[in-house]
Amino acid sequence: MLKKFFSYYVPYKKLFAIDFICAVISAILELFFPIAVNMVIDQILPQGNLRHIVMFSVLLFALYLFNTTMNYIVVYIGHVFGSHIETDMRKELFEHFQKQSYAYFDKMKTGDLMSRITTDLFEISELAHHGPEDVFITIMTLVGAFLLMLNVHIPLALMTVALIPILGVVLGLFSRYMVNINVSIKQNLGRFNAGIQNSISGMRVVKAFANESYENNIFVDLAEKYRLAMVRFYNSMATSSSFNYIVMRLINLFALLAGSYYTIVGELTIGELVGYILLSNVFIRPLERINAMLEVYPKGYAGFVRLQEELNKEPDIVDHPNAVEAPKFEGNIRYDNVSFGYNKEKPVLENVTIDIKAGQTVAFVGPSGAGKTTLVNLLPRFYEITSGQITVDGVDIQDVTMQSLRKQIGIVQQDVFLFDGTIKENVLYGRLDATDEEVEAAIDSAKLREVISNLPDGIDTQIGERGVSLSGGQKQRLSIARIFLKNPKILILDEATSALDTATERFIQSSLDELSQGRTSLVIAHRLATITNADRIIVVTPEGIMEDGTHEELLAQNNIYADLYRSQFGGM
Ligand SMILES: Nc1ncnc2c1ncn2[C@@H]1O[C@H](COP(=O)(O)OP(=O)(O)OP(=O)(O)O)[C@@H](O)[C@H]1O
Repeated sequence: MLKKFFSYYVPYKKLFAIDFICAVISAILELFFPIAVNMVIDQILPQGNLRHIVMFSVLLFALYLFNTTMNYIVVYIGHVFGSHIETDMRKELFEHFQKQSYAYFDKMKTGDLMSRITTDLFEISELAHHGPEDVFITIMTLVGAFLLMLNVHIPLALMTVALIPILGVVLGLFSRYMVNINVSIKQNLGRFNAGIQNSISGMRVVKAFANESYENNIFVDLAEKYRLAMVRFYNSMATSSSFNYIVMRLINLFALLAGSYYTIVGELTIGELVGYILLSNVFIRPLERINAMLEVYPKGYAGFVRLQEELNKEPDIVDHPNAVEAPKFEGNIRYDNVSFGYNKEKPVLENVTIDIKAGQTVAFVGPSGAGKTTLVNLLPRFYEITSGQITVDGVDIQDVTMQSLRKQIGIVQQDVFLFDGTIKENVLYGRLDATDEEVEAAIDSAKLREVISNLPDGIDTQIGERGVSLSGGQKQRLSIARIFLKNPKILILDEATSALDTATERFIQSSLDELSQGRTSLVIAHRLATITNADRIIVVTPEGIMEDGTHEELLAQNNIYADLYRSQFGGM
């Protein structure tokens, strides 16, 4: 863990070295001040020469100024260094998220992921830039001050430090306890963020059901759990800080008492006594630092443990080692004895075999929950099949890179996700390097022109989060424009028009028909009117594929499809 932690330092070793060296210089200068006071009282003051004292003070002032500069560098460069490490970890974590499969996002909660990539990382960076510096300076100051104290009076110094081991043991125990509390705070924060995200993104549903107070209760409960975890943390912090305080004051008091005794018996001068008391102050300052570390260290460490746990999760779907760039597809698709289940105990698809010729439009119909969406989601490898094989033009989809496979598949779903941005940016998402002319052509093909001409900023109109300012039909047209631009050889239309009214559906359907030209299309539909012209209709049921044929053939079979058709259109 430690090795991994320090590997993040390597690219910024120069910044770290500057920060570290300045912090060390600053700590050494702190050690010098008690000695200076000792010198003034014992050597310069008895001379009675004010000029010497003024000159000495000027020298001290110059040192203070120098130390101020050191402090500035430590605070500024230290944080710059920390921000680099934080950003590197953030990039790594985001890349890690991007590599994950659908199954990962099925399990994870957005709010939790957000808190991992924001708060956790900030706290790790605090640890990264304070940690080594604090540990080193604490040890150096403790040892330095102790040596100087020994130089003043050996028995006194030994007695003073005797109190330290007790403090060390107690702080060590506290530190472990606080790491555990912090892991629990982070879990609570993750749940808290996930709850807020859930509630805010579903605010329209909340309002529609007038369930504000219900949501409020959930929020208050989560917020309270988070607060209680923090209270436990602050309680232990306050205990350790108070304990620290009393030990520090004891050391001070002890230095004053025992030091006064040795002064009275003539073993110390007044200057040495004052210098010693100041030194004991320098000596206990690192203990204050340890106390501050007790806040930063457990938070950062707990965050780092969580980060590593996350980064160590291997994505469950990856490119095979020998995967190659997929050739340009013609669009012949074959599912060969394919089985799949979201969990091992409950298979959704078993031994499914389907052969689809390039250019065909194949519709999947059947009862809800039968596995139609699951079936088509296996083609772009959103989920990995448990057995069997899926090929496109005879090439196993597992032998090509996911990027090159997915670039040749276009998906239009019922639930359109649009990004906060302009219409143009959302269309461009289909192919980021497309020219303006290509974007315009895609807009025309998707019959989006009329929508745009009525918008204040045309193609540059902001559409809001998830395209909130567009109607359902307009959103769907935009999503179709995206696919026209992408121009894939294979199309998946998953209930693309189900959410629309009949007039809009007919309008969008004509775009989809145009989109399907020259491509292999897998269409999932509940409204059978939209698929009667399909080259083939496949009936998927929980028991598997039960029928496969044209509309007329399946009607003639007078079985499941015919029943479905009759239930939608009445008797025949
Ligand atoms: N991400 C998921 N994780 C776990 N189970 C899932 C997931 N998605 C679907 N399922 C389950 O898999 C089965 C098939 O679901 P699927 O969405 O493929 O059915 P469908 O035929 O497309 O249904 P519909 O017509 O209602 O969209 C269902 O039992 C469903 O509960």
